[in-house]
Amino acid sequence: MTTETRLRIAMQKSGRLSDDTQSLLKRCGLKLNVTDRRLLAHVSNMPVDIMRVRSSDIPGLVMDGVCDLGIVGDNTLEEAALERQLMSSKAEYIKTSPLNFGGCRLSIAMPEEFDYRGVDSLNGLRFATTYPQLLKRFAAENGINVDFCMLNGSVEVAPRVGLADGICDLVSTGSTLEANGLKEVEIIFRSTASLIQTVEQLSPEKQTILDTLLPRIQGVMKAKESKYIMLHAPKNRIDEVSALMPGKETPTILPLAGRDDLVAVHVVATETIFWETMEALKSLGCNSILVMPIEKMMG
Ligand SMILES: Nc1ncnc2c1ncn2[C@@H]1O[C@H](COP(=O)(O)OP(=O)(O)OP(=O)(O)O)[C@@H](O)[C@H]1O
Ligand SMILES: O=P(O)(O)OC[C@H]1O[C@H](OP(=O)(O)OP(=O)(O)O)[C@H](O)[C@@H]1O
Ligand SMILES: [Mg+2]
Repeated sequence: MTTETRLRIAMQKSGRLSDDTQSLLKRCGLKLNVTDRRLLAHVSNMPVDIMRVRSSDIPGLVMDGVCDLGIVGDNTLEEAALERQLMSSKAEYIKTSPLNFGGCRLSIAMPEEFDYRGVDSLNGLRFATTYPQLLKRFAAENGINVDFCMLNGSVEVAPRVGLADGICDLVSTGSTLEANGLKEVEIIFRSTASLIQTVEQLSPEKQTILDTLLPRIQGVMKAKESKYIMLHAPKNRIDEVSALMPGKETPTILPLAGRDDLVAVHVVATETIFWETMEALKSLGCNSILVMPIEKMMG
Protein backbone atom coordinates (compact mmCIF):
# COMPACT_ATOMS: atom_id res chain seq x y z
CA MET A 1 0.00 0.00 0.00
CA THR A 2 1.40 3.46 -0.89
CA THR A 3 1.75 6.21 1.67
CA GLU A 4 -1.11 8.14 -0.03
CA THR A 5 -3.61 5.55 1.12
CA ARG A 6 -2.46 5.64 4.73
CA LEU A 7 -4.22 8.17 6.93
CA ARG A 8 -1.65 10.39 8.65
CA ILE A 9 -2.48 11.67 12.14
CA ALA A 10 -0.34 14.25 13.98
CA MET A 11 -0.13 13.99 17.75
CA GLN A 12 1.98 15.59 20.48
CA LYS A 13 5.25 13.73 20.94
CA SER A 14 5.56 14.34 24.66
CA GLY A 15 3.70 16.58 27.04
CA ARG A 16 0.29 17.19 28.51
CA LEU A 17 -1.69 15.67 25.62
CA SER A 18 0.51 12.76 24.56
CA ASP A 19 -0.61 10.09 27.06
CA ASP A 20 -4.34 10.80 26.62
CA THR A 21 -3.98 10.91 22.82
CA GLN A 22 -2.07 7.65 22.72
CA SER A 23 -4.55 5.95 25.01
CA LEU A 24 -7.50 7.22 22.90
CA LEU A 25 -5.95 5.80 19.72
CA LYS A 26 -5.17 2.50 21.43
CA ARG A 27 -8.68 2.22 22.82
CA CYS A 28 -9.96 2.77 19.25
CA GLY A 29 -8.19 -0.47 18.39
CA LEU A 30 -5.11 1.01 16.71
CA LYS A 31 -2.01 -1.05 17.41
CA LEU A 32 0.85 1.42 17.58
CA ASN A 33 4.42 0.88 18.40
CA VAL A 34 5.43 4.22 19.88
CA THR A 35 9.02 4.47 21.02
CA ASP A 36 10.72 7.73 21.88
CA ARG A 37 12.85 7.86 18.76
CA ARG A 38 10.26 6.76 16.24
CA LEU A 39 8.67 9.99 15.03
CA LEU A 40 6.52 8.37 12.36
CA ALA A 41 4.86 5.38 14.00
CA HIS A 42 3.19 2.77 11.83
CA VAL A 43 -0.16 1.35 12.98
CA SER A 44 0.17 -2.36 12.28
CA ASN A 45 -3.50 -3.34 12.00
CA MET A 46 -4.90 -0.31 10.10
CA PRO A 47 -3.58 1.87 7.25
CA VAL A 48 -2.72 4.72 9.62
CA ASP A 49 0.58 6.49 10.41
CA ILE A 50 1.06 8.55 13.54
CA MET A 51 3.37 11.55 13.22
CA ARG A 52 4.74 12.60 16.62
CA VAL A 53 5.64 16.30 16.80
CA ARG A 54 5.57 19.39 19.05
CA SER A 55 1.97 20.37 19.68
CA SER A 56 2.63 23.88 18.31
CA ASP A 57 3.50 22.32 14.93
CA ILE A 58 0.25 20.33 14.63
CA PRO A 59 -2.11 23.10 13.38
CA GLY A 60 0.28 24.05 10.55
CA LEU A 61 0.80 20.44 9.49
CA VAL A 62 -2.97 19.95 9.18
CA MET A 63 -3.64 23.37 7.60
CA ASP A 64 -0.94 22.71 4.98
CA GLY A 65 -2.37 19.23 4.31
CA VAL A 66 0.84 17.43 5.35
CA CYS A 67 -1.21 15.48 7.91
CA ASP A 68 -4.84 14.49 7.35
CA LEU A 69 -5.79 14.70 11.01
CA GLY A 70 -4.34 16.16 14.18
CA ILE A 71 -5.06 16.04 17.89
CA VAL A 72 -4.27 19.36 19.50
CA GLY A 73 -5.46 21.85 22.13
CA ASP A 74 -7.97 24.49 20.97
CA ASN A 75 -5.67 27.13 22.45
CA THR A 76 -2.77 26.13 20.18
CA LEU A 77 -5.13 25.80 17.24
CA GLU A 78 -6.73 29.22 17.63
CA GLU A 79 -3.36 30.92 18.21
CA ALA A 80 -1.92 29.31 15.07
CA ALA A 81 -4.98 30.21 12.99
CA LEU A 82 -4.78 33.88 14.05
CA GLU A 83 -1.05 34.02 13.38
CA ARG A 84 -1.42 32.41 9.95
CA GLN A 85 -4.26 34.75 9.02
CA LEU A 86 -1.95 37.64 9.84
CA MET A 87 0.71 36.23 7.53
CA SER A 88 -1.83 35.32 4.84
CA SER A 89 -0.86 31.62 5.12
CA LYS A 90 -3.38 28.79 4.88
CA ALA A 91 -5.33 28.87 8.15
CA GLU A 92 -8.31 26.62 7.47
CA TYR A 93 -9.16 23.32 9.10
CA ILE A 94 -12.23 21.24 9.97
CA LYS A 95 -13.01 20.69 13.64
CA THR A 96 -14.00 17.03 13.37
CA SER A 97 -14.66 16.33 17.03
CA PRO A 98 -14.04 17.92 20.41
CA LEU A 99 -12.26 15.48 22.77
CA ASN A 100 -12.81 15.04 26.47
CA PHE A 101 -9.26 15.64 27.73
CA GLY A 102 -6.74 18.48 27.90
CA GLY A 103 -9.23 20.81 29.57
CA CYS A 104 -7.66 24.11 30.61
CA ARG A 105 -8.18 27.86 30.29
CA LEU A 106 -6.00 30.69 29.04
CA SER A 107 -6.01 33.39 31.68
CA ILE A 108 -4.45 36.68 32.58
CA ALA A 109 -2.81 36.54 36.00
CA MET A 110 -1.25 39.33 38.03
CA PRO A 111 0.93 39.45 41.16
CA GLU A 112 -1.24 38.91 44.26
CA GLU A 113 -0.65 42.47 45.45
CA PHE A 114 -1.86 44.01 42.16
CA ASP A 115 -4.91 46.20 42.62
CA TYR A 116 -7.23 44.73 39.97
CA ARG A 117 -10.26 46.89 39.14
CA GLY A 118 -11.51 45.36 35.92
CA VAL A 119 -10.02 44.99 32.45
CA ASP A 120 -9.15 48.71 32.20
CA SER A 121 -6.57 48.32 34.93
CA LEU A 122 -4.55 46.13 32.53
CA ASN A 123 -4.24 48.97 29.99
CA GLY A 124 -0.64 49.74 28.99
CA LEU A 125 0.84 46.75 30.85
CA ARG A 126 3.26 44.14 29.59
CA PHE A 127 2.50 40.41 29.67
CA ALA A 128 4.64 37.33 29.26
CA THR A 129 2.84 34.76 27.12
CA THR A 130 3.06 31.90 24.65
CA TYR A 131 -0.21 33.10 23.09
CA PRO A 132 0.31 36.69 21.83
CA GLN A 133 -2.44 36.53 19.19
CA LEU A 134 -5.11 35.41 21.67
CA LEU A 135 -3.91 38.10 24.09
CA LYS A 136 -4.02 40.78 21.36
CA ARG A 137 -7.53 39.72 20.33
CA PHE A 138 -8.71 39.94 23.94
CA ALA A 139 -7.12 43.41 24.30
CA ALA A 140 -8.73 44.65 21.06
CA GLU A 141 -12.15 43.29 22.06
CA ASN A 142 -11.87 45.10 25.38
CA GLY A 143 -10.51 48.37 24.03
CA ILE A 144 -7.17 48.27 25.86
CA ASN A 145 -3.54 48.34 24.71
CA VAL A 146 -1.11 45.72 25.94
CA ASP A 147 2.50 44.90 25.29
CA PHE A 148 3.83 41.33 25.38
CA CYS A 149 7.00 39.29 25.52
CA MET A 150 7.14 35.69 24.26
CA LEU A 151 8.01 32.84 26.61
CA ASN A 152 7.45 29.21 25.65
CA GLY A 153 7.56 27.81 29.19
CA SER A 154 7.88 28.81 32.84
CA VAL A 155 5.83 31.90 32.00
CA GLU A 156 4.78 32.31 35.64
CA VAL A 157 8.27 33.42 36.64
CA ALA A 158 8.23 36.55 34.41
CA PRO A 159 6.66 39.11 36.80
CA ARG A 160 9.00 38.18 39.65
CA VAL A 161 12.12 38.76 37.56
CA GLY A 162 10.87 42.05 36.13
CA LEU A 163 10.27 40.77 32.61
CA ALA A 164 6.57 41.63 32.63
CA ASP A 165 3.79 43.09 34.78
CA GLY A 166 1.62 40.01 34.44
CA ILE A 167 1.19 36.83 32.45
CA CYS A 168 -1.25 35.29 30.00
CA ASP A 169 -0.89 31.52 30.34
CA LEU A 170 -2.74 28.23 30.70
CA VAL A 171 -4.33 27.30 34.00
CA SER A 172 -6.03 24.12 35.12
CA THR A 173 -5.75 23.54 38.86
CA GLY A 174 -4.27 26.99 39.54
CA SER A 175 -1.46 25.53 41.64
CA THR A 176 1.33 26.92 39.41
CA LEU A 177 -0.15 30.41 39.76
CA GLU A 178 -0.43 30.03 43.52
CA ALA A 179 3.11 28.71 43.86
CA ASN A 180 4.36 31.79 42.03
CA GLY A 181 2.37 34.41 43.95
CA LEU A 182 -0.03 35.17 41.08
CA LYS A 183 -3.83 35.55 40.95
CA GLU A 184 -6.09 34.85 37.99
CA VAL A 185 -7.95 38.01 36.97
CA GLU A 186 -9.47 37.25 33.54
CA ILE A 187 -10.24 34.04 31.66
CA ILE A 188 -9.73 34.82 27.98
CA PHE A 189 -10.16 31.40 26.33
CA ARG A 190 -11.47 27.97 27.37
CA SER A 191 -9.88 24.95 25.76
CA THR A 192 -9.98 21.18 25.39
CA ALA A 193 -8.18 18.94 22.95
CA SER A 194 -9.81 18.53 19.54
CA LEU A 195 -9.56 16.23 16.57
CA ILE A 196 -9.01 18.39 13.51
CA GLN A 197 -8.96 17.53 9.84
CA THR A 198 -7.41 19.07 6.74
CA VAL A 199 -9.80 20.96 4.44
CA GLU A 200 -8.25 19.12 1.50
CA GLN A 201 -10.39 16.33 0.08
CA LEU A 202 -9.39 12.94 1.46
CA SER A 203 -8.87 10.08 -0.99
CA PRO A 204 -11.72 7.52 -0.87
CA GLU A 205 -9.38 5.09 0.95
CA LYS A 206 -8.54 7.64 3.63
CA GLN A 207 -12.19 8.68 3.97
CA THR A 208 -13.13 5.03 4.58
CA ILE A 209 -10.55 4.78 7.38
CA LEU A 210 -11.82 8.02 8.92
CA ASP A 211 -15.41 6.75 8.70
CA THR A 212 -14.36 3.70 10.74
CA LEU A 213 -12.28 5.69 13.20
CA LEU A 214 -14.75 8.46 14.05
CA PRO A 215 -17.55 6.31 15.54
CA ARG A 216 -14.85 4.50 17.56
CA ILE A 217 -13.56 7.80 18.96
CA GLN A 218 -17.12 8.81 19.88
CA GLY A 219 -17.63 5.37 21.46
CA VAL A 220 -14.46 5.62 23.55
CA MET A 221 -15.40 9.10 24.78
CA LYS A 222 -18.95 8.07 25.61
CA ALA A 223 -17.67 5.01 27.49
CA LYS A 224 -15.21 7.14 29.50
CA GLU A 225 -18.05 9.33 30.74
CA SER A 226 -20.50 6.50 31.37
CA LYS A 227 -20.82 4.04 34.20
CA TYR A 228 -22.73 0.80 34.56
CA ILE A 229 -24.67 0.79 37.82
CA MET A 230 -26.05 -2.31 39.52
CA LEU A 231 -27.99 -2.24 42.75
CA HIS A 232 -30.73 -3.90 44.73
CA ALA A 233 -33.74 -1.64 45.25
CA PRO A 234 -37.05 -1.90 47.14
CA LYS A 235 -39.69 -2.81 44.56
CA ASN A 236 -42.01 0.01 45.66
CA ARG A 237 -39.36 2.74 45.21
CA ILE A 238 -38.22 2.01 41.65
CA ASP A 239 -39.50 5.34 40.30
CA GLU A 240 -37.59 7.34 42.90
CA VAL A 241 -34.46 5.22 42.31
CA SER A 242 -34.69 5.75 38.54
CA ALA A 243 -35.11 9.50 38.96
CA LEU A 244 -31.82 9.68 40.87
CA MET A 245 -29.69 8.23 38.06
CA PRO A 246 -27.81 10.99 36.23
CA GLY A 247 -28.27 10.95 32.44
CA LYS A 248 -29.93 7.57 32.74
CA GLU A 249 -31.06 5.25 30.00
CA THR A 250 -34.05 2.97 30.60
CA PRO A 251 -33.12 0.71 33.54
CA THR A 252 -33.27 -3.07 33.37
CA ILE A 253 -35.25 -4.49 36.29
CA LEU A 254 -34.65 -8.10 37.24
CA PRO A 255 -36.23 -10.28 39.93
CA LEU A 256 -34.08 -11.47 42.83
CA ALA A 257 -34.38 -15.14 43.75
CA GLY A 258 -36.42 -15.62 46.92
CA ARG A 259 -37.13 -11.89 47.43
CA ASP A 260 -40.55 -10.32 46.79
CA ASP A 261 -39.63 -6.94 48.25
CA LEU A 262 -36.35 -6.30 46.31
CA VAL A 263 -35.39 -6.19 42.64
CA ALA A 264 -32.06 -5.80 40.87
CA VAL A 265 -31.71 -2.58 38.85
CA HIS A 266 -29.08 -2.27 36.08
CA VAL A 267 -28.60 1.04 34.33
CA VAL A 268 -26.05 2.91 32.23
CA ALA A 269 -25.59 6.43 33.60
CA THR A 270 -23.98 8.85 31.18
CA GLU A 271 -22.86 11.42 33.71
CA THR A 272 -20.63 11.49 36.78
CA ILE A 273 -21.92 9.53 39.75
CA PHE A 274 -21.23 11.49 42.92
CA TRP A 275 -21.05 10.06 46.43
CA GLU A 276 -24.18 12.11 47.14
CA THR A 277 -26.10 10.03 44.57
CA MET A 278 -24.90 6.81 46.20
CA GLU A 279 -25.93 8.10 49.65
CA ALA A 280 -29.36 9.15 48.37
CA LEU A 281 -29.84 5.66 46.83
CA LYS A 282 -28.91 4.06 50.12
CA SER A 283 -31.38 6.24 52.01
CA LEU A 284 -34.12 4.98 49.65
CA GLY A 285 -33.33 1.47 50.91
CA CYS A 286 -31.00 0.37 48.08
CA ASN A 287 -28.06 -1.86 48.81
CA SER A 288 -25.28 -3.78 47.01
CA ILE A 289 -24.65 -0.66 44.93
CA LEU A 290 -21.94 -1.20 42.30
CA VAL A 291 -20.64 1.49 39.92
CA MET A 292 -18.47 0.04 37.16
CA PRO A 293 -16.44 1.52 34.32
CA ILE A 294 -17.49 0.73 30.75
CA GLU A 295 -14.82 -0.35 28.28
CA LYS A 296 -16.57 0.41 24.98
CA MET A 297 -19.99 1.69 23.84
CA MET A 298 -21.67 1.79 20.47
CA GLY A 299 -25.15 2.65 19.24
N1 LIG B 1 -2.17 22.47 33.08
C1 LIG B 1 -2.81 21.94 32.06
N2 LIG B 1 -3.89 21.18 32.24
C2 LIG B 1 -4.55 20.65 31.21
N3 LIG B 1 -4.20 20.83 29.93
C3 LIG B 1 -3.14 21.57 29.70
C4 LIG B 1 -2.39 22.16 30.74
N4 LIG B 1 -1.36 22.80 30.21
C5 LIG B 1 -1.48 22.64 28.89
N5 LIG B 1 -2.55 21.90 28.57
C6 LIG B 1 -3.01 21.51 27.21
O1 LIG B 1 -2.03 20.64 26.68
C7 LIG B 1 -1.43 21.23 25.53
C8 LIG B 1 0.03 20.85 25.48
O2 LIG B 1 0.70 21.42 26.58
P1 LIG B 1 2.23 21.07 26.89
O3 LIG B 1 2.64 21.97 28.00
O4 LIG B 1 2.41 19.63 27.03
O5 LIG B 1 2.96 21.46 25.55
P2 LIG B 1 3.47 22.81 25.04
O6 LIG B 1 4.71 23.16 25.77
O7 LIG B 1 2.37 23.81 25.10
O8 LIG B 1 3.68 22.49 23.48
P3 LIG B 1 4.81 21.76 22.63
O9 LIG B 1 4.38 20.31 22.47
O10 LIG B 1 4.68 22.53 21.37
O11 LIG B 1 6.12 21.87 23.32
C9 LIG B 1 -1.70 22.72 25.67
O12 LIG B 1 -1.69 23.38 24.42
C10 LIG B 1 -3.08 22.72 26.30
O13 LIG B 1 -4.08 22.53 25.32
O1 LIG C 1 -2.95 25.29 36.80
P1 LIG C 1 -1.95 24.19 36.83
O2 LIG C 1 -2.59 22.86 37.05
O3 LIG C 1 -0.84 24.45 37.80
O4 LIG C 1 -1.32 24.07 35.36
C1 LIG C 1 -0.80 25.20 34.71
C2 LIG C 1 0.57 24.97 34.19
O5 LIG C 1 0.57 23.87 33.27
C3 LIG C 1 1.18 24.29 32.05
O6 LIG C 1 2.56 24.15 32.09
P2 LIG C 1 3.30 22.72 32.05
O7 LIG C 1 3.23 22.08 33.40
O8 LIG C 1 2.74 21.95 30.93
O9 LIG C 1 4.81 23.14 31.83
P3 LIG C 1 5.54 23.82 30.58
O10 LIG C 1 5.72 25.26 30.97
O11 LIG C 1 6.81 23.09 30.46
O12 LIG C 1 4.66 23.67 29.38
C4 LIG C 1 0.85 25.77 31.99
O13 LIG C 1 1.71 26.44 31.10
C5 LIG C 1 1.01 26.20 33.42
O14 LIG C 1 2.32 26.55 33.73
MG1 LIG D 1 3.01 23.55 28.81
